[in-house]
Amino acid sequence: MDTVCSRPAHAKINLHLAVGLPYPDGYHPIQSLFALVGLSDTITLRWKESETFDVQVQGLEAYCSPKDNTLTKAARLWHEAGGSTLHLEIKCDKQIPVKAGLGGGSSDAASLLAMLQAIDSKHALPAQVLHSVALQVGSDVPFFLYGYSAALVTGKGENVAPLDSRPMPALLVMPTFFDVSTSSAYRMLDEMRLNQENVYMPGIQELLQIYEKPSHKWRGLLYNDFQSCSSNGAFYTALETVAKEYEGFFGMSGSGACWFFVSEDASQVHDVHADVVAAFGPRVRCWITHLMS
Ligand SMILES: C[C@@](CO)(OP(=O)(O)O)[C@H](O)COP(=O)(O)OP(=O)(O)OC[C@H]1O[C@@H](n2ccc(N)nc2=O)[C@H](O)[C@@H]1O
Ligand SMILES: Nc1ncnc2c1ncn2[C@@H]1O[C@H](COP(=O)(O)OP(=O)(O)O)[C@@H](O)[C@H]1O
Repeated sequence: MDTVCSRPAHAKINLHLAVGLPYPDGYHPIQSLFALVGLSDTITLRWKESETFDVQVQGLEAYCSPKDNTLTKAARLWHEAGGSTLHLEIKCDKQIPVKAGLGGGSSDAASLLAMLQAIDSKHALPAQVLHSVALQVGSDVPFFLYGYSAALVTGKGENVAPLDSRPMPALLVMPTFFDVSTSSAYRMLDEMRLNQENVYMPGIQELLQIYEKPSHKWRGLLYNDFQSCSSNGAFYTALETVAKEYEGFFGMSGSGACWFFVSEDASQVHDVHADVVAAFGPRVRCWITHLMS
């Protein structure tokens, strides 16, 4: 008989994202403040006992081939590491915009891994093996797997240290006329820094002290290295012209394309939202959400 369970997969924003020069394998060291937001996909898992392992995924056909979606990848790697032979039918109700820098694909994978660990305890992976499976699916997956509302993430994404959450209202703004591929964003950053021998990053203690301040004081202190090399800089400048009149913090999330505004004061978030809708109309999709506690 089939058994079913379901679980949300929340998006994240990067309140701060400093990127170093590439490691020899081409990946980059990051220093990032991650925060979970309320916007989420829903992953539904139906499973039954079987003699062989099998996985089918619905809901991601519009975005990538079945073998390339993060749910299939996560399920296969989990099976290879632990030997489970379940038959899995997975449905993703996609709400998080794709190629947005909100980590939707990574969060979907982490949510599935957490469910698989719970439903088949006989084949559940030890923590270290699970961490390595998560990292093979994607650099952001360990953050989502730990389930912290906020974290300092370093290395390629494998070092995840929990932070006190800073729950507050948030506005997400996604352009409808462009999106961003993570690998090309890293490539563009490298091209811009071809002759650079090192890259500035704040010290960790300094960063954590900044994070404790009210959000409007993050301005000019927290930043995103990808924003400086975005080929759509004019779009973010136009958003910032609107946002800087209000009390809060704003920036691009991850490698883009989504932009956010956060403030302890909900009225500031609503006012920025109204101004953005008036100025950008159908060129953006907006969500009013919150940084999670
Ligand atoms: C930039 C960040 C910031 O949170 O997120 P997004 O904007 O994608 O959400 C992450 O570093 C993205 O993590 P993720 O999206 O999981 O990346 P992966 O699938 O592992 O890698 C996609 C590609 O990005 C590059 N990559 C990724 C992570 C990293 N630390 N260095 C890299 O150079 C590699 O070229 C890799 O081929
Ligand atoms: N579960 C998934 N959800 C969204 N995109 C996925 C998923 N699995 C694979 N992808 C592929 O990964 C790419 C980027 O994924 P996404 O997580 O939305 O972006 P980002 O890295 O900007 O946070 C998409 O172009 C899509 O082809």
